[in-house]
Amino acid sequence: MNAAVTRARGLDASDLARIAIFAALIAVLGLPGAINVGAVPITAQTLGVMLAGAVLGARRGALSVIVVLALVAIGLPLLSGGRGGLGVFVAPSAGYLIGWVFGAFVIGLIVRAGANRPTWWRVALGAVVGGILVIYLFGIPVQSALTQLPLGETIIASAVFLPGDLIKAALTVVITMALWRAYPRAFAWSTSPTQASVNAAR
Ligand SMILES: O=C(O)CCCC[C@@H]1SC[C@@H]2NC(=O)N[C@@H]21
Repeated sequence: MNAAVTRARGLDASDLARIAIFAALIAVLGLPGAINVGAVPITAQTLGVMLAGAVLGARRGALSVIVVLALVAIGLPLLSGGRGGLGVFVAPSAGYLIGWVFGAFVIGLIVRAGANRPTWWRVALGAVVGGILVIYLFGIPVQSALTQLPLGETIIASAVFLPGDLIKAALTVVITMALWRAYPRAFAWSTSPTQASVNAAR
């Protein structure tokens, strides 16, 4: 795709590179495998989803998740445990996968709202609302429908994800703020940060 076409769609070559890097990060976080606790696994990949939204912003963050899901759909084994193919989209964890897209989007919205640089509390709020609540909002009803476990029981069962997801949200804050200090240009959505604004985040 040439520069003129990507610019016309609002994405330049550096955006595409960022999206590809975060898609790769999400995929790499699947390599350690999953902890199987029932129909839906505990996976580190949600850390990548949270980071994509916080660093790339809503649209680009969601796009990086869509890239991963598209590659999974055509059969690449990029989900934890080396899973891929269309079957994962009709499995009990399918709703969570769709939730990743909206979760990354919401994190980006919250981190960016009214700000041109990340602050730790916005990243924390974004990670909890987008990276946990929004993803659960999509995931739990689909899990309930496909496992035929009543919604209330599925909600209770999904509490097993919370400790790990809260740790991932905390890691998202630490990594995002460290990246902002070390390499603010990574943040696709921030206006060219001055050293003063970087220092203010220290
Ligand atoms: O690999 C898949 O098929 C999707 C896994 C979805 C896992 C969900 S995302 C939210 C919650 N946190 C986890 O660690 N696991 C579940």
